[in-house]
Amino acid sequence: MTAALTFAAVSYRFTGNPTPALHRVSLSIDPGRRIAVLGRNGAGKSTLLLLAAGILRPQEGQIRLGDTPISYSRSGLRHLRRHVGLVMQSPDEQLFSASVWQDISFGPLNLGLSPAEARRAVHEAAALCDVSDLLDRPTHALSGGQKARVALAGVLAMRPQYLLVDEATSGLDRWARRQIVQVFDRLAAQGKTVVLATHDLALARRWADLVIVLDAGSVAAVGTPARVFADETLRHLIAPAEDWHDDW
Ligand SMILES: Nc1ncnc2c1ncn2[C@@H]1O[C@H](COP(=O)(O)OP(=O)(O)OP(=O)(O)O)[C@@H](O)[C@H]1O
Repeated sequence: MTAALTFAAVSYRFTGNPTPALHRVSLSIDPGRRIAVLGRNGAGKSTLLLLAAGILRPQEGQIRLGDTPISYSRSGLRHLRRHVGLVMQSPDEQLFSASVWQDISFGPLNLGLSPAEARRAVHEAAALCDVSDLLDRPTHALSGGQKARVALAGVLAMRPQYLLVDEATSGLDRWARRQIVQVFDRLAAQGKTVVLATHDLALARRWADLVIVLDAGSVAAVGTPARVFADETLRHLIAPAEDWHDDW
């Protein structure tokens, strides 16, 4: 059984910004869940994911994997990376190698896997993300949906138990969005924890089993999509009324 990822009264403020991006956030991300993190622009969704992945470090409070606080030493972060993978908002920020193969293999090789193990991990992740036929392609020649799935494969090749994804479906057409959601379904079926920070309300409603609502850096609610979406006050915190259409 994998350990929960727990935030205990975590605060973070960006340099030069007087308002904290997150303020005393406490929550537990339990293994095997499908979680959507919702909230308006600037609510703190990306900051939450960056902290969970160890890219930002709390200025107050603590983040734990199981009972163990995250260690920000080089080896501590390497350990965290084996458990928690983050896919950033724009695949272009994540893809930096010349070919898809190089890009997906970077993570596992960097973690110290042998070339043979890394090769296995690349094939496994590529199959999971439906990009096996793209492995020889240059990354710059991919479509938006392909880039998104290659970026996902690059993180999954490190075989994290937790997959955190920032705005997985933004800018994708309906077909590309379906394909990426299928990958999340496969991961969930494998018992992995998937955490999506998203403005895609239809995705949250149909796909998530738990919704975390952030409002101005604080947790406004944690609950099932049915409960959260039935609450007028929470709906208002998540998005303006005109965004509540279902374009699944
Ligand atoms: N690099 C930065 N420097 C200063 N302030 C920042 C920085 N990044 C984020 N912030 C601020 O931190 C707060 C939380 O931002 P964050 O990006 O986490 O929100 P978000 O919910 O992900 O928003 P969005 O939906 O627009 O992506 C906002 O007030 C934002 O302006």
